[in-house]
Amino acid sequence: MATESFITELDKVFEEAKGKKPEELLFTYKGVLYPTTVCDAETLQALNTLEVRKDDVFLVVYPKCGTNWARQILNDLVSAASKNKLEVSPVEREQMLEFRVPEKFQKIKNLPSPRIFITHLHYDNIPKAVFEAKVKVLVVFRNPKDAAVSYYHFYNKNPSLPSFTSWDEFFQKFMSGEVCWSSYFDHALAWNEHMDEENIMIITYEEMKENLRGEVKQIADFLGFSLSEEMIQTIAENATFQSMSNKSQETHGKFAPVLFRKGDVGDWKNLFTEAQSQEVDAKFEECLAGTKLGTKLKYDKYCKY
Ligand SMILES: Nc1ncnc2c1ncn2[C@@H]1O[C@H](COP(=O)(O)OS(=O)(=O)O)[C@@H](OP(=O)(O)O)[C@H]1O
Repeated sequence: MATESFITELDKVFEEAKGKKPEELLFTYKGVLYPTTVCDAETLQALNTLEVRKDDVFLVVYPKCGTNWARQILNDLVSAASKNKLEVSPVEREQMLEFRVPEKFQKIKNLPSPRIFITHLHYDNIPKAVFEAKVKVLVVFRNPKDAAVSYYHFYNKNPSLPSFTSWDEFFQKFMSGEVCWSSYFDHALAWNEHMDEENIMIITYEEMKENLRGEVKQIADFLGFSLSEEMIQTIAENATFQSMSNKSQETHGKFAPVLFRKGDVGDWKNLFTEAQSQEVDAKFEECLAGTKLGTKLKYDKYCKY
């Protein structure tokens, strides 16, 4: 039932987008682009009034870096850790933080604990109360080249976003940060400053690809969940790209082929020119090389030929 209503919401977004002209699909709030089909200025402004609970869990991911992947893992972990105590399904305890939802703040107040908030917002735009209350924040990053390619395909497949006529055109927008939720590099720089805080855990898409079971276990430990090895294994098996994309029609309806594309590391090599690759290398060198997050991204392994 809960999944059905989630799919109904996604379908509505598709329908609403079809009736809009390209220039009506985006708006800017405090210098950042957002899609009009799911966000509005009123909701973004009202986020500052969010009443945070100590046991809330936040999942923060720059677009296309593994939001839906980590979302499923989190939901499964919460579900497993709360088994027998759960009266509602995981989907009924989660909320996309910045999305416009009817009666949003009333709905949020009524969500049972532990609530899961998912967001693409920049660190600075996440309500301060989240950090003051020291709730658990899981952050997922992905190498910038694959994130850019995934974002390009998403723009072109998703009716809620304007299409680009070429990869080259999108690449320039990605590099200048003129994409929804703004610059990848600004997001990474901001999180790099907070990597050592005990309530924050940063993982990468590539680490999840390398050792999914190990990452699921680390997330469980971070959340303070003590689960059997078998349970961790089952959650990891259900979170492979194969397994999630096989079920995606059920879980995401029409949005499935838009969200579950390739799920690979290194797809950037199919689109990047040598010059574009060097441009990202230079940007990475300028802002992230030698930083803790920069090192965690294993740039040389995943972003060099
Ligand atoms: N289980 C699993 N394993 C590996 N990869 C996965 C998985 N689930 C989703 N994906 C890939 O993640 C990309 C979508 O990222 P997001 O979920 O962050 O997209 S969104 O910002 O919420 O629209 C998108 O990447 P690309 O395939 O490169 O486009 C998805 O295919």
